[in-house]
Amino acid sequence: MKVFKFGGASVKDAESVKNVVRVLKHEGFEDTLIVISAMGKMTNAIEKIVDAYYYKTNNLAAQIEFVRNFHIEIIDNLFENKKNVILFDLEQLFGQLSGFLATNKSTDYNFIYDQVVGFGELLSTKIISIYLNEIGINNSWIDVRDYIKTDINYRNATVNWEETTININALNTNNLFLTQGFLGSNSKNKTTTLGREGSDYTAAIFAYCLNAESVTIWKDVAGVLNADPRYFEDAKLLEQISYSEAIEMAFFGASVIHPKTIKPLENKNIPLYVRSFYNLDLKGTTVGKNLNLLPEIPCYILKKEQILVSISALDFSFMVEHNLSDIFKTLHDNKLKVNLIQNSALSFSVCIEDKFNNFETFLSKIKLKYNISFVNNVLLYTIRHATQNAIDLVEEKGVVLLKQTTKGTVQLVMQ
Ligand SMILES: Nc1ncnc2c1ncn2[C@@H]1O[C@H](COP(=O)(O)OP(=O)(O)O)[C@@H](O)[C@H]1O
Ligand SMILES: N[C@@H](CC(=O)OP(=O)(O)O)C(=O)O
Repeated sequence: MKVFKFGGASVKDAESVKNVVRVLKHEGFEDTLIVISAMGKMTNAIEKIVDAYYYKTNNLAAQIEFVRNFHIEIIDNLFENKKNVILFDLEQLFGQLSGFLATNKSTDYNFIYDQVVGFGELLSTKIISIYLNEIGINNSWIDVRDYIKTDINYRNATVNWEETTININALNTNNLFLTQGFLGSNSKNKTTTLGREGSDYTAAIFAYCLNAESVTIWKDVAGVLNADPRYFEDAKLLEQISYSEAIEMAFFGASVIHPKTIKPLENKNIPLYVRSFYNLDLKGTTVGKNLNLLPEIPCYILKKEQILVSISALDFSFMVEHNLSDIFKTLHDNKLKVNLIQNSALSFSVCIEDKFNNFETFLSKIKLKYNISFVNNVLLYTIRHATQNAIDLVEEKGVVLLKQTTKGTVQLVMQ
């Protein structure tokens, strides 16, 4: 069995969905499981529904209408027959969404987020499944929440591998299956999500449990490049990289692969192909065990919206183990992700990411015991396989606030 993953960019409009059909016909789709994300930037749009509801702004109805109209336009451009079937399913899903918003009693933002945001994937997979059936590509739509079981950590749920493996093994694998990325459910059967952009990880979870022969992630780029082409001119295709290289790149922020994707694949030695959904003649990137980086060139990774924090003791004493463990606990408690650490006798600097808007709480706690200063909205560049030329190229981009070198990897915090 093989696993394909189509992300938002590959299903952003009716033409793109037709292109998915071209990919399937070109590659073959027997004994395949397809994971699909929300269409285009719909997850961002649905996040606005969550915020409008949670913060009681007056644009909730408009935000819902925007998402509904986006999907209706795709349906209009995609379907010739069966339009009523899919419109019925769409209205059912919007009915479930309105029902949840009308009856919800919880004040937990993360819980509400997960119950609402998953409608993007439910809508996209319903539309595409019915469309594929209509044009003769018979497939079974499955609800991923019946298969991937997680804990209750809403917005960043951890997979319960034991239950998930049992559920997925029950699939009859001789079919073409189509399911949602990014979602799971917990023991209370409430929807959970695996973290933004988590559909790559969903593909890897299915591949692991099914002992798949491969996973292919279809992208709007030729494969994994040595830099994000949006920020680096002349980014080059990496033809092959090892699992470890892919993990390092994803960890440091190469948004082309979700960081959690590699481990399940590495554990079962399942190759990952990252390929262009535009140009099917290209081989793309192969990620596998012990593959040498090819070509061996510096790789640049940019993480935006970082906060550079510097912490020192109030009484000029050393920053040693007990202070550090106290600071790390506070970081962890506030779900702040640490991307770089630098320590001196008197101060401790970290570059962090505040995905869950907890920095103010962290600040108020740390201020009670330490001096703290910070610079908001800085950039973190990581250069793997760094050369002096590569470092110069990045340093030209702004003011360096902090620089750290470890074994061929250079990190620069810049403003
Ligand atoms: N190292 C990289 N190689 C290739 N693409 C990258 C890299 N880093 C960032 N990207 C960006 O990732 C985008 C594809 O990922 P994404 O937009 O998340 O796709 P999807 O949502 O369709 O899965 C590319 O268009 C590119 O701008
Ligand atoms: N739709 C979700 C999950 C995902 O993985 O999307 P994409 O494949 O488009 O990055 C998100 O945007 O976070």
